[in-house]
Amino acid sequence: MIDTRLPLTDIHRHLDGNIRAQTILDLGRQFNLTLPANELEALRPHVQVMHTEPDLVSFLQKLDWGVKVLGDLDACRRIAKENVEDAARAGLHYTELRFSPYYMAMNHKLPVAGVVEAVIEGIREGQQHHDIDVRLIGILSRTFGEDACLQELEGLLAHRDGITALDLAGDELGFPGSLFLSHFNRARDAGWRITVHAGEAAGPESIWQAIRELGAERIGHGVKAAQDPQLMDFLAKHQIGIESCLTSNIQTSTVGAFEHHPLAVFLRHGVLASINTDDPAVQGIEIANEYNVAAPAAGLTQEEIRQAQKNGLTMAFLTETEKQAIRDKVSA
Ligand SMILES: O=c1[nH]cnc2c1ncn2[C@@H]1O[C@H](CO)[C@@H](O)[C@H]1O
Ligand SMILES: [Zn+2]
Repeated sequence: MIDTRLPLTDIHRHLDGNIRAQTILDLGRQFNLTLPANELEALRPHVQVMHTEPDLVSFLQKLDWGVKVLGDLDACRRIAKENVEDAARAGLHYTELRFSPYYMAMNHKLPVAGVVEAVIEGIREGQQHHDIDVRLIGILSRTFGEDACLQELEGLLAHRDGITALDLAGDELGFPGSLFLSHFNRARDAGWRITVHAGEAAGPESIWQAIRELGAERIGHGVKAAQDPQLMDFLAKHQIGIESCLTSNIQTSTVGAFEHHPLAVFLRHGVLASINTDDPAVQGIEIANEYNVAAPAAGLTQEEIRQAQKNGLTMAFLTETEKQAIRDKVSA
């Protein structure tokens, strides 16, 4: 259960994996696109995971219709604004929304830097109507290769002050982190924080690589860390946070069943791990489900769930003063 006296955070939430099905219909109509269905319930199986997918790449295909309808920069602004509304309605006090501007831009050949600017504006508009703290994480979509990621990085750097951190997402098995060393060197030079999707489709070596070579301070998913005792000790000792996404890991077949998920093992080992959604609209879940259904199913006790909730803000890419201001606001 969620402890209502503590800040509720979601620090692993893809903005472009959380486009409302109704908005996909609206934008499809607006831009005269042929969608696989013209009615909400018929569209749903094309844009939402209905059953467990066989692997990560199959899961990721469910995000594709959401970005195919982004016909102009106003559409990007709209979905960013709606993401703030959705996060506030989900009861979040703080969220880090991540997005891949190249992935959002590619179908309609939008300017990548323009997409970044539109997302920043949409977030700002959303925050005018909702009392929620939001930071943005830029994603390099590894699936499209090093050159596309370079364009993506340039687009993000054009608006570097509106971006807090850099992430690497997409096909982890097909595109290892070692391809992106120079990208992440530049990100660190820009003063950004670093988180990397690692140990989801690939093994613990991918997590070591993200930490040692890309400079990751946090790891997205990190499921495979549980296979490597030295890595578990390292994560705990250096307080490298694991952004766990329980339902996502089931839906991608990364973990066979909730009871086998390593989140409880992480917490019992002193690893800083938190509970997050990943791609809420695509998954058909929200943060409450992860706390109330998924976490107990993964064997966490109520005290462990509370610890994971606290860890969310501890792991946030904020200063200590900013974190304390959020704690004070919630407990007031
Ligand atoms: O669970 C995940 N693992 C790896 N990559 C992901 C996941 N969810 C979304 N993306 C990737 O993030 C970008 C959009 O934000 C896309 O590259 C999408 O494939
Ligand atoms: Zn993710």
